[in-house]
Amino acid sequence: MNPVLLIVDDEPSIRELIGLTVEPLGFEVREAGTLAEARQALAEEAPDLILTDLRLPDGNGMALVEESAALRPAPAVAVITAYGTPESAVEAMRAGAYDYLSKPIDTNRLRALAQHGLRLTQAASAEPEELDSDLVGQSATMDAVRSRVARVARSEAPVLITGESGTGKELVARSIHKASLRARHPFVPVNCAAIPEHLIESELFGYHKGAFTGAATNKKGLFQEAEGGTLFLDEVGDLGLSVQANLLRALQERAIRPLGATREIPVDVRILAATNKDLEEEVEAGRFREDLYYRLDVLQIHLPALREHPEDIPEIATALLARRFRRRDDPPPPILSPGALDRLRAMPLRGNVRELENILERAVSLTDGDTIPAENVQGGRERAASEAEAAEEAAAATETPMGGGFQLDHHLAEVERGLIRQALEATGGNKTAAAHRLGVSLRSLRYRIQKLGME
Ligand SMILES: Nc1ncnc2c1ncn2[C@@H]1O[C@H](COP(=O)(O)OP(=O)(O)OP(=O)(O)O)[C@@H](O)[C@H]1O
Repeated sequence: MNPVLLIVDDEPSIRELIGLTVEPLGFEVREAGTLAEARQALAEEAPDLILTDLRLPDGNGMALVEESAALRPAPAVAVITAYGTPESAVEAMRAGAYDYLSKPIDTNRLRALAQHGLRLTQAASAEPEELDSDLVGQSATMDAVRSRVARVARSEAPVLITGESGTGKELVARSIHKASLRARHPFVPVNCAAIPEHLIESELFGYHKGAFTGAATNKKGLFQEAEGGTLFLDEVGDLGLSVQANLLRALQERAIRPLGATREIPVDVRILAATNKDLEEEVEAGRFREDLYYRLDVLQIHLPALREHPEDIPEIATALLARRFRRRDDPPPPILSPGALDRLRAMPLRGNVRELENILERAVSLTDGDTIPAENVQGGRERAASEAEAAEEAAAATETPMGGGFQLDHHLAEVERGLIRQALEATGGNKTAAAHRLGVSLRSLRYRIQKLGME
């Protein structure tokens, strides 16, 4: 059976253009010129896809967006907006439309949008799948985050992910991508705060040969790298005002212009953005464009701080340990003793899951057996104290009478040998773990072992 597309528009010429474009794709087309006719059509037959104008003679097409969400199976709905009315597109996507098409209609976009919509409807009517995500935690809060991820994955609209540093914003962005129809295409994360301001334009949009001194060839930007997939703008609040203007244009036009290029290049990329700043405040202070904020903040996901769902700490900690020891030749991950868990729960963990990860990392490097004891779980203060103690011990160990025949290099080599031997013994000869304990890279440890003739 062919998929059915219902076109709702009062202009016969638009209905005709849409029909002519989608029929060759295999759609059967039904037409409605008013809201009343659309409701009638919906009562007679459930379409797979609805494409509706917002301004209809007897009302607003938004009503159809809302009503069709209640249908089972729910058809995917996209809206047609008049030129230059971004607000209506944003409103419709907030109400549940998966995408929008602006007039004048670009038939290539229309084809892609229709096919995407059909796949969404088909995916929704298939057996509901478990969300494939690394987001762990059985609390009601984390449950809500996961169902929100599954919901927004069905849309093409930008999502603004907010939450304190280390709460899992990037993980959420990856999960949205994985659960979306874009999953087979690239997920490209960009940390906007880490790229110097003068480079960010060329990083995002690319450049053409000769655009500036040193531009010897054409270079694709991250937008193009993400073609068909998702671009994740982390720390979006740190973007400078000039690149914000170009980003806004890219979002509106779905096209980018590489530096030095004369023409725009269409891009099919979904934008996800994250921030730990209050963007509303940034807008008020004049550091963030209000129109861009409005465009990025179509759908939202807020991540709670870890202290707001402490009941998830044991499960998240266990998952983090399992992740660290997941390679085939890894030993099984150590278990947290009850005392270690109590200690974790009692910590403020202001750096959220990332801080938990760091604490566990250190606990693992301090632990020899298969259970992590409480004393190896060290927050900032304990860590500083034990590091100071270690430094003192090291200093004491090097207190050597000097004079008669003393050679500094020889002595240091002995100390180094001793420390490496200790680390290797403590880790059962595992060089990776030993390197970690010593705070050097594996390469550097191998080099030192060789240099000191320890093999
Ligand atoms: N609910 C969770 N379950 C399992 N792992 C998690 C969870 N939340 C976060 N993590 C892990 O914690 C670490 C930090 O998460 P992530 O990088 O996504 O945070 P972020 O909010 O983007 O941080 P930042 O603001 O510093 O960029 C990652 O290793 C991530 O996989």
